Amino acid sequence: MQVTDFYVSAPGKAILHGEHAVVHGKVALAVSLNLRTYLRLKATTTDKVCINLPNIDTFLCWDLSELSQLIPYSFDKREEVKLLDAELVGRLQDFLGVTNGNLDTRNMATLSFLYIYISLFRSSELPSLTLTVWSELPTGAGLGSSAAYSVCLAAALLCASGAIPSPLKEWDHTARWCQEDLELINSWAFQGEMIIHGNPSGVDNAVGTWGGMLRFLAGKIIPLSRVPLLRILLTNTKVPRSTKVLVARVKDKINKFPSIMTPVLDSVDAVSCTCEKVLSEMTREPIRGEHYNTLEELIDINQHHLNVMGVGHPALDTLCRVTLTRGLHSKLTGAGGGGCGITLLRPETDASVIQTTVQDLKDCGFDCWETSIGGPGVQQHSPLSVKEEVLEVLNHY
Ligand SMILES: Nc1ncnc2c1ncn2[C@@H]1O[C@H](COP(=O)(O)OP(=O)(O)O)[C@@H](O)[C@H]1O
Ligand SMILES: C[C@@](O)(CCOP(=O)(O)O)CC(=O)O
Ligand SMILES: [Mg+2]
Repeated sequence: MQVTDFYVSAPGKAILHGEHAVVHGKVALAVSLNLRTYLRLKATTTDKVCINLPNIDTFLCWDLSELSQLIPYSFDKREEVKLLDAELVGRLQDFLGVTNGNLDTRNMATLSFLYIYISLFRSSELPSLTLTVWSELPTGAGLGSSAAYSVCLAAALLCASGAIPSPLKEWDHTARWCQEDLELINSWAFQGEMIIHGNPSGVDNAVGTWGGMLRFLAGKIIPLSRVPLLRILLTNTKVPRSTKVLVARVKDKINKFPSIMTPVLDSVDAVSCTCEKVLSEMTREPIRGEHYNTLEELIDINQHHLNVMGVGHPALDTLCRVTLTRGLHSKLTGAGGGGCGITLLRPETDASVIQTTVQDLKDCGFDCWETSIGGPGVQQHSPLSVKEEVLEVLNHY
């Protein structure tokens, strides 16, 4: 055990274009949000491992002796962390009483923690520790809370195991890891996402790890360093949904209608590529109304495609309709089926129009706020750099 008490955080994300299609090898454009998940890891001497997850009302403790029984016999030091260890997943599911792989919110979060914890420490002794996670992100709403959670778990547990160093120096408030360490964090976060999503593309954990805006294609991550400042309204319809279920639904549809769905996925790919081109133009030449007109048309096209994929929802239709009456264009973001949508704000959009739109959406029972994008990726914090209200929650347990 290298680190005794420390804090990490990772951002949520909004997908501009390419959700679902990205799972099937198409391009996605995603951006980090300034809403983060925070984790505190504390080394203890209780011979127990405890997790406190107040966002999902989950507080659990296990004896180390219980957990060490779960370490698979066939231990191999796995350099390749792209696949889940099926034996360990099976043992953990039995241990948690999960039947038919049916994972609810709590079980998903617990299973991904235990999986990463046991995998990282199984060659040495399992350490006693208490881990507390608190997020500013709505859980299960399309803003990548699962990835931010998995990235925090991976960073904290890799650090605690000594696989990566603690980057924070005495005089720092926040610090980030080097590229090689970030890649390791990202690959373990992907394992957490595999448990929560079933078949994730990896775009969400990449944004949680690196932050900023990026283009993602089949595991290849290209940071987009020159992007125009976009103003975005985020709306949470508050309709609950599960990414795992929606990703599986799209896969079934593709299997059932391959010749119909393949062109849809190709078209979404083209939407992402066209959007990337427009964004890049906007950094090289004076921004014109036409740029925004194109961005808006792309949003509308993609929203229709997502409806064709079967991941729309009447509440998301309401969002699109209400914002369009004010001349603003919206699409779902993330897995859809409810959850959140994004609305593009034009630079000339009057503050009063934004205000009335927000009020209209609130009147529909939605949460709605203007967000700033491009927050930093995973980082370690000194307690001083954690917001007081977050620190209070993390230190409460
Ligand atoms: N702060 C958190 N504490 C505990 N578990 C979390 C937290 N945030 C996310 N999770 C896990 O991630 C799941 C939500 O993931 P998902 O359905 O992919 O939605 P999204 O990633 O869009 O928020 C939750 O059910 C829970 O298991
Ligand atoms: C639908 C998908 O493209 C994004 C899911 O994002 P979220 O979990 O709804 O935040 C799935 C994925 O890329 O793994
Ligand atoms: Mg998710």
